[in-house]
Amino acid sequence: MIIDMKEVAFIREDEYILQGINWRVKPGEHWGILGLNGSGKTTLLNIINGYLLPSRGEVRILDKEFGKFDLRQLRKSIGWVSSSLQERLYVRETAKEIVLSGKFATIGLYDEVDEADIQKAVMLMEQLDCMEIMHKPYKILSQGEKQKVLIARALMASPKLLILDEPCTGLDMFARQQLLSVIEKIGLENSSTTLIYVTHRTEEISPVFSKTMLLKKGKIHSLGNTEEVLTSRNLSDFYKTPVTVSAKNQYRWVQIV
Ligand SMILES: Nc1ncnc2c1ncn2[C@@H]1O[C@H](COP(=O)(O)OP(=O)(O)OP(=O)(O)O)[C@@H](O)[C@H]1O
Repeated sequence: MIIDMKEVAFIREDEYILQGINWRVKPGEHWGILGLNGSGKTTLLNIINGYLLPSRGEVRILDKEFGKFDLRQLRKSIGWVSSSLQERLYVRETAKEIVLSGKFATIGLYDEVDEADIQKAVMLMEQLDCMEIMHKPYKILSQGEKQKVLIARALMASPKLLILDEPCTGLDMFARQQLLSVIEKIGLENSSTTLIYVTHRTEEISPVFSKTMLLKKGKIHSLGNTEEVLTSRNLSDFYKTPVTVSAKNQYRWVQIV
């Protein structure tokens, strides 16, 4: 099992930030998590990475029970890409150096790399459509290019779980479409990496995400097969507003009725 949560709750200042989370992610599944601002998405991700401990419940990540193993070791098997990571790093390095540094899951390229690492980095950059920017300094890249480089960097460590936390924030519609299609490709081609895609927009949950969880006010509203979860009826209930869902190019767009 990749993720196994039972009755997980997270409480701060006498308030439930997460409550009654029962969630299992099996190998080979890719999940979308959809929730509005403040629904608890970031808290849930912090629990998966072991940055926060749940107040109640059981958490097993990659078949390891919380509190009984070395978290640093676990984090090497989990990639986490978020737009807030983008600006924290990398003043001088090129895109290629940043991808390579993912091997060590360190900020900066301090350790030795060998020919096989370089080949892997180039292969990933090809997969992510980054060949033209490989030798450019990271800091001059556009937001969409930076996101792709950070995804390639995360994949360098061959993670069992890759969390994509609102990766399309700040992208124009073309960059967004391009990023969504490379993410789709990664999901289809890297069968040993489970993807979790966190967003507040249904149209970003591309077909490769066969499972979806709707998170609302810290509770799971519904979860299951994406085509059964992202329906007009279920989303109208989720938003407490009548909406219709229309599918276009296999993406789902929501409109308020
Ligand atoms: N340590 C904390 N103490 C008190 N309240 C907290 C704490 N961490 C989170 N919260 C609250 O819990 C709620 C959920 O926060 P969280 O950041 O998990 O939501 P989110 O779904 O990621 O939101 P967004 O999409 O806006 O990033 C928010 O109302 C937030 O203010």
